[in-house]
Amino acid sequence: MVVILIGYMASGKSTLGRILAKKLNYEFLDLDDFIEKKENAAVSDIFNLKGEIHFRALETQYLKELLASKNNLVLSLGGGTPCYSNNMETILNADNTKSIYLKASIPTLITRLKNEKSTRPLIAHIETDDLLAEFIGKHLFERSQFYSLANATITTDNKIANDIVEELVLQLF
Ligand SMILES: Nc1ncnc2c1ncn2[C@@H]1O[C@H](COP(=O)(O)OP(=O)(O)O)[C@@H](O)[C@H]1O
Ligand SMILES: O=C(O)C1=C[C@@H](OP(=O)(O)O)[C@@H](O)[C@H](O)C1
Ligand SMILES: [Mg+2]
Repeated sequence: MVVILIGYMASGKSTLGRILAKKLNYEFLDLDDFIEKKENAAVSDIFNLKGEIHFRALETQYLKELLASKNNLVLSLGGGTPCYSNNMETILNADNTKSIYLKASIPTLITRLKNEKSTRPLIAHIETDDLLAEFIGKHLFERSQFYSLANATITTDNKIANDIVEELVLQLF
């Protein structure tokens, strides 16, 4: 099986995916890290030097490669991956794949992203907390239509990582 974790920036995809993979004894890959290795460049640099459209093309290309070649894998996507190039359709139609939406509330996302703006090029330039909150609210609303297509949804607010991973395992088997 390939387990795919989707959700907004800072919903916990990368952190929880790693723990889940250990628990299942599956391989773990983070799509952003995979792109960085393959392209020998940081995601921020790809955005800033080659543009978001180029990054989205890479995301789609590597997502398809991984879905076609891997098994017993936990794959954490980037927050935007399901929202471009029919990627959600690709994920839903892939054999032996289970997609899970890690749903976090806007206040939780704001709190986390205030401290982690610099590594995320879409929000790195937003100067005030009020503008960041406004951006996250609107952006999450636009993206929710894609995230909510996942095979299952787990709410993550006020839960510690290990408890969320326990819930993930219950959803899978
Ligand atoms: N359940 C949780 N409780 C508290 N903090 C969390 C939880 N899950 C993730 N985090 C923290 O939130 C931040 C974003 O997590 P990350 O895994 O990078 O999210 P994503 O890959 O979805 O962008 C990190 O600092 C991480 O430690
Ligand atoms: O939401 C997005 O469009 C993005 C999310 C990031 O991943 P995380 O969701 O792991 O932060 C990364 O792929 C890139 O900065 C774009
Ligand atoms: Mg991540």
